[in-house]
Amino acid sequence: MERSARLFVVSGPSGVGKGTLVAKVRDDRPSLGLTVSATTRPPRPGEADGVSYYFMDDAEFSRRVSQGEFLEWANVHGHRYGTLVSEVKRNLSAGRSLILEIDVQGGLNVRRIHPDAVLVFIEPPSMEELEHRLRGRGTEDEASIECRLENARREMEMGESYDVRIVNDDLARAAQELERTIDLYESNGGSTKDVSD
Ligand SMILES: Nc1nc2c(ncn2[C@@H]2O[C@H](COP(=O)(O)OP(=O)(O)O)[C@@H](O)[C@H]2O)c(=O)[nH]1
Ligand SMILES: Nc1ncnc2c1ncn2[C@@H]1O[C@H](COP(=O)(O)OP(=O)(O)O)[C@@H](O)[C@H]1O
Repeated sequence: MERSARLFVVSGPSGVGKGTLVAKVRDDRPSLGLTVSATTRPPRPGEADGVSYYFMDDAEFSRRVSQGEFLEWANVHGHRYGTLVSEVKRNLSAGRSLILEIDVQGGLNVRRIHPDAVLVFIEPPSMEELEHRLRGRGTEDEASIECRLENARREMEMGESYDVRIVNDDLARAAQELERTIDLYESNGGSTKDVSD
């Protein structure tokens, strides 16, 4: 069957399991591209520069904003995060579909630039389970956890305008649903135009 490369956006509240889900889907489909975003958030233990994110200070981030290096960027949980045009180009020019794991503001901005992008929102089974996962991950201090939970409700509301919603209850099931979504949109036509257009 004819397939076309598509741009997928994956968003959802902090701790819902976006990173875990996307990593699982990429294990099954190594050809799927994933961009590395830039951020002013400090690295967590074990996060390497250029792998999880390109970590940079505010001045460097501002310099890149003014040089037009970002496809989109947003303030999330008190730090700036942005998708580099170069990262998107690198993947789409290789003719492969790409996942942007970005927040809801970024997702809606990408939709304005690429109307054929597919926006996928990951929902928690419940707010209690979301808090449980966020605390269980053990990467955030209390203030950062509170901030993320406070933002979660607004993100869930904004996620209502996404094309597809997937509940991350059982990881294997949710990953299967995400893979089916990718298959469906890749095979029903409508190529994602190159960002250089
Ligand atoms: N708009 C935008 N959001 C991003 C980008 N990269 C990451 N994010 C989002 O920033 C938020 C915080 O990410 P992170 O600090 O890794 O924390 P986590 O969500 O708790 O794992 C998440 O919603 C990410 O999806 C980006 O390039 N642009
Ligand atoms: N379906 C699931 N069931 C139970 N725990 C999960 C599930 N998906 C992810 N987790 C766990 O929840 C925590 C947050 O996941 P993570 O991928 O870091 O979230 P996000 O990237 O959305 O912030 C991690 O400890 C992860 O192992």
